[in-house]
Amino acid sequence: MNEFPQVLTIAGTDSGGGAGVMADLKTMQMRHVFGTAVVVAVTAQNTLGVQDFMAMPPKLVDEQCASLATDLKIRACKTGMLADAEHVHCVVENLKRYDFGPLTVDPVMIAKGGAALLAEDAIATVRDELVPLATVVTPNLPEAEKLTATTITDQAGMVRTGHALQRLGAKNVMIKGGHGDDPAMANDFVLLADGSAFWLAAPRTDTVRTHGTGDTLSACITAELATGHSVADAIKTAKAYVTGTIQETIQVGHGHGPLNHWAALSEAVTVHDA
Ligand SMILES: Nc1ncnc2c1ncn2[C@@H]1O[C@H](COP(=O)(O)OP(=O)(O)O)[C@@H](O)[C@H]1O
Ligand SMILES: Cc1ncc(COP(=O)(O)OP(=O)(O)O)c(N)n1
Repeated sequence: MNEFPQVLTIAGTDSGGGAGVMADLKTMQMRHVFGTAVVVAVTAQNTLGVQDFMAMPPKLVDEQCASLATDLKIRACKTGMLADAEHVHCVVENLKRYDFGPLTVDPVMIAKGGAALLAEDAIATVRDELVPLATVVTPNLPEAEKLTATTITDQAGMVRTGHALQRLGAKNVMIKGGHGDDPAMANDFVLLADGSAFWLAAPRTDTVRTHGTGDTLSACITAELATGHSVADAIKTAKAYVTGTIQETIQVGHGHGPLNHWAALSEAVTVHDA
């Protein structure tokens, strides 16, 4: 019997089921890989926001990683909410200790409702210790600005910042344009390890139900890498998947609702040379 591809998310939970570990596992299931999770923090969260959170003792993060490494064969891994510098460092040590395959770093900082999911003084630890380990780093616009101490005002700024993130050590970079001000399009910039670059363009859906977009995208990249796809193809599939989950709306909760993880890949995404 062939070994079934096993993948890992190292992140925080979302009691509301829309983001974090919950979104990651739903995405992995839909992309036909076996999802596992190392929980770094537990949030009390719903579609209205993050009410509270607590980080796990670092020793328990170590133990979760050891449990997986001594039994499963993890083929690809992602990181999400890591809470503070101590936990970022702890995760980095585990990523160096064990072979969890290609790493997608979603440098989660602030939830859409405004709650800080990463302490401000941990941004430097993410930049200096975690980003250099990344096969792919997937910041949104504010995260890319914080990691590179720049301001992005247009597409040229996204390109410049992509190169700056590569200089920090990330092999491949995807800067997500969901927070951009184009009312018609949600365009992401991709810079690959070989220096080639492209844009992924999708129509912007006019909806408040975008909770967990970044998690879903990075979990899908992780799943695709685990099943042997190239970084470029993994990123394209992930964009098509997240676009579909936004377009095929479901009604859950009273605020920023979750995505529809049952959605099909959207055919509305186009690829353009950068
Ligand atoms: N309203 C929307 N319509 C279509 N695509 C969107 C929309 N909002 C975000 N996206 C896409 O979802 C993905 C996640 O982006 P973004 O929301 O910027 O990340 P994050 O959730 O980390 O803040 C990107 O591919 C982005 O272009
Ligand atoms: C536990 C947890 N992790 C990550 C996030 C942020 O998720 P994201 O995909 O960036 O979506 P929004 O928070 O922006 O809706 C989270 N909220 N909780």
